[in-house]
Amino acid sequence: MSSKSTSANERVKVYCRLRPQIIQEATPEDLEDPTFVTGTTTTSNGEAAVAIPTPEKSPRNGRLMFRDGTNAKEFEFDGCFAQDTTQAFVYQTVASDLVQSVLQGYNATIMAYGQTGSGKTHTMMGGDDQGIIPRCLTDLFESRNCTRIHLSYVQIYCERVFDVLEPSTASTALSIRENEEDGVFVDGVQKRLVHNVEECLHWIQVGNANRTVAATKMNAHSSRSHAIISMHVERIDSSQSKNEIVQKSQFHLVDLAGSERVKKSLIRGTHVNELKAINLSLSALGNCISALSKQQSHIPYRDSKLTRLLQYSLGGNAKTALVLTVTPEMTEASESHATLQFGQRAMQIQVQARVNIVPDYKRLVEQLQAKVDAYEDKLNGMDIELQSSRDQQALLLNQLDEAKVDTSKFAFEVEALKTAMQMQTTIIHHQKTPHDGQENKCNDEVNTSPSIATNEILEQMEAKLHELTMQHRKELNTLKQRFDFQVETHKQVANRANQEWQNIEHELSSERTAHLETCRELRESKEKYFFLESNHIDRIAEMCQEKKELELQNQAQLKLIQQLQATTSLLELKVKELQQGKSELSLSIDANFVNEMETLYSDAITKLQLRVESLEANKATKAPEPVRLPAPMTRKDSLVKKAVPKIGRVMPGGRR
Ligand SMILES: Nc1ncnc2c1ncn2[C@@H]1O[C@H](COP(=O)(O)OP(=O)(O)OP(=O)(O)O)[C@@H](O)[C@H]1O
Repeated sequence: MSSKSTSANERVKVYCRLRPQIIQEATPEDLEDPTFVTGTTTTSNGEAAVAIPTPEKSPRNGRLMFRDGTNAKEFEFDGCFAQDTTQAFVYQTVASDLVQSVLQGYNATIMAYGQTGSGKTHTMMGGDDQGIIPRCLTDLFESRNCTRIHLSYVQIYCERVFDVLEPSTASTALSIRENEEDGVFVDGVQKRLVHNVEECLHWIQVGNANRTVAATKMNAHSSRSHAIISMHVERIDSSQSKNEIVQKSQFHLVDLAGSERVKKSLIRGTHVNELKAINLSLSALGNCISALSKQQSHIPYRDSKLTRLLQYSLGGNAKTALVLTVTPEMTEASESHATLQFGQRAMQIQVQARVNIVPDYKRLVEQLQAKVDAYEDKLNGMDIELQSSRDQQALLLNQLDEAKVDTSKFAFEVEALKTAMQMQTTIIHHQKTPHDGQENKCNDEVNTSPSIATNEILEQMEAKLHELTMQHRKELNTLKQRFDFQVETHKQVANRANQEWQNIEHELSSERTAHLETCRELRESKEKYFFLESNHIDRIAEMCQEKKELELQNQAQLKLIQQLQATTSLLELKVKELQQGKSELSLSIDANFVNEMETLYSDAITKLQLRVESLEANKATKAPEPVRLPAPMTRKDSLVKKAVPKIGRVMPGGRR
């Protein structure tokens, strides 16, 4: 894509919006106060860190007053919006011109920057009362003419870029790349073709649902990531049957995550890392803005994903508007001050927005060819004209030569007549001179009359000759004048034709150079395209090969897994069988053991019982002794039970 044509050198436009005091920040006294409404300019104690003077107090637009208890400072921006400014007014001031620029082929970016909870999302998205983004979309679709629009939506979360429109890749970080045609872009991001505002809002909602937000002390729905909604606008030349793209522009709508101090936000755990990443990228943004405002040679765009992605919006080929959002709260004065200083630096950044024209080489070549053909036709026509005037000139020269010949002929005739006349005069003179007296006498009478007659004739002839000579000279003069005039005219025509020929040749040579240049560019683009295509094909082939190999590996792995699963189930069966065998074995061991023990000790028990009985019999025969109750059977059991474990413990392989 070329962007040779019209460029607009301007700077980043900076606006500041003051958020109204909101219920969350209100003191208990405020809440008890029936007159308290959102939108009050001051806090309950009457002090505001940021205040925008009313037009009566400050007729100059774009000024605001900052104070933090000890210091007071005035800031000036391209526009300042007080708490009661409507969303419609903010849109009209900040964005409506940019939408038109985008439709004319310029790139544009609108960013909201400010402390967390200061109203960035409210300004960019809004709620029931729509913010900048939905209003931009409405205007874009209302005024578009022969355009094709795609929408993409990414978030930068913890220094990683995610496509929030593609749930399957929502957890996969994307890379940022750069090329001549698209500038800096997110590689592999999904671009949805959109035909109306509703479709756009649908995709934005889908993206919002996948976006990372959290409740912090400062904001119940705080954005934990930077959100970048991009509209890719392509203007189509419908006059072409193929509907060629003739202009391409990008419109980035950026809702930055808000800066916040960890201590102040009262957040813990993973949210601390989120916050660190946010603060890191915002400070990288601040560094870039600072370097740009000082026109340093190195701008640290690569220090964060955010600055890398916004590289062209910051001092590049884009018209950029920055909306600073601040709160009136005195407790947030230092954050508001930092925001205002950030904006002040951003105001010094120059941008070079250009209309991004996609050259239609084919059409260009056709146009040039048509021009060359027309010139060639014209040249041919002039060639013919020149040739005919040359022919005419040659004809005239011929005529002139003929006339010269005639003149010399006449001159010769005149000369001949003169000679004849001289001869005649000489003869007459001789006749007049007397040779002898007689002869003279005789001839006197005879010769006097012829001499008079000859003289008369001669005089008449001389007069006639003179008249003829004069007339001829006159005719010759006229003829010569006419010829001279014609020759002069033809010379002029020839000169003019030569001049025109040279002009056309000059024009043609510059056209030819441009034509050749275009052809060279076309050839280069084609070569580049073929090179990319062949690379692409190679890469696809490689990937197919890799895929095949992976599939084979996968199949082998699957086989292995299946084999392992079969082995596992066999082993499990075996284990079950073994366990069953084991429990059966242990039951039979137990039963055997008890039986053995019973047989082992049954003699001893019988003996003991006999002994007890004999002792009891003795006792009955002897003196009466205190009655002894027979030992309960349980005792025997308990003895057995006591004995068993003891024996069990000493028996090799016994049960524990
Ligand atoms: N100009 C305003 N008028 C009315 N309410 C506002 C205005 N600005 C912000 N708010 C309200 O303030 C609260 C915080 O605003 P918002 O979520 O836009 O802040 P934020 O800067 O985007 O915060 P974070 O960076 O944490 O995402 C919201 O409830 C929002 O409706």
